[in-house]
Amino acid sequence: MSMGHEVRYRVRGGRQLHGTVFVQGAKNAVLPMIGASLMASKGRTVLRNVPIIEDVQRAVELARAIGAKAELHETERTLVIDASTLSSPVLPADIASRFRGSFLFVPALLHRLGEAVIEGVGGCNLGSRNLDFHYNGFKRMGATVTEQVADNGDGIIHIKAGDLRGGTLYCDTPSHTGTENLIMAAALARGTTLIKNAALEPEVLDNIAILQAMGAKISGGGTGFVTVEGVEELTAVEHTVMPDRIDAGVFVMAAAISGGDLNLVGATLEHLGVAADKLEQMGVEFHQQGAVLQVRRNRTLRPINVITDEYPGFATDLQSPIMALSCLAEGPSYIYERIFDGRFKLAGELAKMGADIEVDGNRAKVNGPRGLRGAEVEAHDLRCGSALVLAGLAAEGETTITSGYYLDRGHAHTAERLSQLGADIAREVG
Ligand SMILES: CC(=O)N[C@H]1[C@@H](OP(=O)(O)OP(=O)(O)OC[C@H]2O[C@@H](n3ccc(=O)[nH]c3=O)[C@H](O)[C@@H]2O)O[C@H](CO)[C@@H](O)[C@@H]1O
Ligand SMILES: C=C(OP(=O)(O)O)C(=O)O
Repeated sequence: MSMGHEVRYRVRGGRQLHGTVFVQGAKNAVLPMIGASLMASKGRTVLRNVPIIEDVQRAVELARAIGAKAELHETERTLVIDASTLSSPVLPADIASRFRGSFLFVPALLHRLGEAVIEGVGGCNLGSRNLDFHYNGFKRMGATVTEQVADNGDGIIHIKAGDLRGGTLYCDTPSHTGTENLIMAAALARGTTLIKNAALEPEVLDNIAILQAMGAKISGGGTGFVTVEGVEELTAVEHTVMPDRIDAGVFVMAAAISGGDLNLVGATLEHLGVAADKLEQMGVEFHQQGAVLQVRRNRTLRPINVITDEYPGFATDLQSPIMALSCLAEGPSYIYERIFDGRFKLAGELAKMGADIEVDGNRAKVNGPRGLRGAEVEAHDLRCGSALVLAGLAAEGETTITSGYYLDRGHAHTAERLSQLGADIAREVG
């Protein structure tokens, strides 16, 4: 664990990548599943294909902080959770503020302990990242939400559940964790809940699947209208986490930016949504060979226009990586970030490497092709880190990426997996 120490990645570019890479379990699926497992009042949940990433380490610490027993078996990539002894409704700032997934523990606290005290919520700094859809939904179900100011000036949110009952809830925009939280809150509430404008992401469907296996009565997943019939209790189950489509997308772009060819085990082309089509337009070739997805670049890269959108649109988490890839394209690429209002910090870091990117609000123009050169750059958030690693793979010379903890939040064993493919990359802590 690298908390409190500086994590750096050093990448020497110019090598084509070849070989087989194993796509990790999905960060954005396992985190809500840990939240769901805390709703089981007896028995132990077993989660398989768990990504060994920092966010999972924090989630284990947070589960223990509220009284659950959690064992992460790293070599087995298996997490065992016994939530029968929950004892504290407090999500402490020193853990909860380090990852976004902490907020997915709220429904379990409301149902199991009648309240939740949120000392902080973390996650990438991508602009406003509001939580009003979550709070409004909890209030519509009968909860009360109050905010106090702690001695250090931080806001502490106190949610008292009362007797949660079903109702008609909605997300103004199809929020990923908003949908997951409202479904989990509805699963044990009295009566029927309808959630309108629910997110369609595969991770949301995977979380619905584990909840259904636990005994929840949920229908409409993937339709935008989710109906939940509240039940008395949920039981602990075993579930295998789906592959991480963002991890897969980053390795697809590693093949594209390095000019190599890779075999991805665990990638699902469908889960890449529009991003697969955009990458094909740039000159990436996909060959689904049974359960293995072969990826290579078959020509110089064409420029591209990208608009990020909820699934199956172009995933915002792949926007930073494709910005790095676009630096090599033969002409100007245009990126319109519609999901987050602050996801372009990468542009300044790529400029240090020789990129020419014009940013105007939520729109960026990437002038390519530009030869990238190694530099010292900073990962401002998780996918900024992924993108800088990609840029380093193509750059001339050595790139040093500081604040590497951000990358480790969401990608497992990055240096090991890339080194096995021929990259010259090292992770340093100190
Ligand atoms: C742990 C996890 O699953 N994180 C993912 C989740 O984040 P997260 O669930 O936070 O993303 P959302 O889909 O909720 O947020 C997208 C946009 O909706 C806005 N919004 C969201 C909730 C709300 O109550 N009010 C509101 O205004 C946010 O400010 C943001 O601009 O989905 C994002 C979009 O796919 C991904 O980048 C994150 O990796
Ligand atoms: C924004 C991201 O994660 P989180 O919501 O966990 O901060 C991400 O995965 O790019």
